[in-house]
Amino acid sequence: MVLDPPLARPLLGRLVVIGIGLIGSSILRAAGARSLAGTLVAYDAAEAVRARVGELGIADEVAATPAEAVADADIVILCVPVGAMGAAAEAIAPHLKPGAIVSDVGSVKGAVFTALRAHLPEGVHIIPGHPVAGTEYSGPDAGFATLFRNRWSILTPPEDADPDAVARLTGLWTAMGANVETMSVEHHDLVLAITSHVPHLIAYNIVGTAADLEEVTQSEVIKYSAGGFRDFTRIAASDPTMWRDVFLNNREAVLEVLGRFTEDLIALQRAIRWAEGDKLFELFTRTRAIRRSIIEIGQETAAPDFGRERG
Ligand SMILES: NC(=O)C1=CN([C@@H]2O[C@H](COP(=O)(O)OP(=O)(O)OC[C@H]3O[C@@H](n4cnc5c(N)ncnc54)[C@H](O)[C@@H]3O)[C@@H](O)[C@H]2O)C=CC1
Ligand SMILES: O=C(O)C(=O)Cc1ccc(O)cc1
Repeated sequence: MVLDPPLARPLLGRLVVIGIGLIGSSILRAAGARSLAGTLVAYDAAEAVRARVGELGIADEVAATPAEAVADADIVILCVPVGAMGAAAEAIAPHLKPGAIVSDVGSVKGAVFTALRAHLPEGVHIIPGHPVAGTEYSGPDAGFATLFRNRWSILTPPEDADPDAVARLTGLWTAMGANVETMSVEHHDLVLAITSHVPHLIAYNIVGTAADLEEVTQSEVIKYSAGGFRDFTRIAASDPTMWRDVFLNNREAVLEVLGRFTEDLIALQRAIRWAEGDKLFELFTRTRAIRRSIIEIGQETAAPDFGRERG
């Protein structure tokens, strides 16, 4: 999968990325490959990450401080764990120019918007975002330029957001290959609880249960696991800090979805106990159709191919 060719003229002057892990480094690579910004600036709180970004050569400037990074920035994208968004916003707040756009890529939107609004000054456009694209890997080496291609990037601008600022940010994501959708923070957090957060929790749980069973029974649960369990182990290898923060910051929606999930699981348990084969067959037929319709519209994640798609 390839990106479109570089632009003849950049979309903006200084694009600043704070937090250069999987997502931050993918933004730098995508924006760099297509010459989307006059100057690409990177900052990370970890000195080792800053040094690695310098070695990788994926930014024009690696700033030593948040202040240096965001001086004269046109767009700043915070790519730190959800629980660190407030601290990252606080560190850049006094150094932003009026009219700058501050966005983020956090997997939760309500708590992040609250944290950004608490720290950022009037006159700065706050437009939260979330590219619904990723892998189970972390760090600056894990990113790749095509990560966002043909994937959704959700923006959750507040109702009074400046339409021009939203359009500029939309243009940046579109140029990185993403399809942009806007929605409210509440809607985002409920939808993502169902499609991403609870599925990750289920994966963490099933892998943990299997590991515990292995210890208890001395059986070889993990060794002889078939394909389905292997898929769960990929998801359960996702970054612990990131996912701890997701669950702590989207509690309400996750608990609501988990309540419903638990009810449905108990209904399945009953169907198995009472040998209600029709119930099982009906559900499995419905879910198979859902998977097939996802593939038809080209939205399946094709996760095992991520490594091969890096560019
Ligand atoms: N990993 C994934 O698949 C996806 C992650 N996201 C979101 O993107 C964000 C970043 O995730 P990843 O790139 O996977 O994380 P990562 O763990 O690969 O990178 C995070 C980076 O942020 C830095 N950092 C932490 N606190 C900081 C601070 N206060 N100031 C500056 N740098 C700081 C860390 O040193 C680290 O280099 C998270 O909010 C996550 O919810 C969104 C879509 C997909
Ligand atoms: O690796 C996977 O399958 C993912 O689900 C990646 C992912 C993780 C977190 C997000 O907020 C969005 C995408």
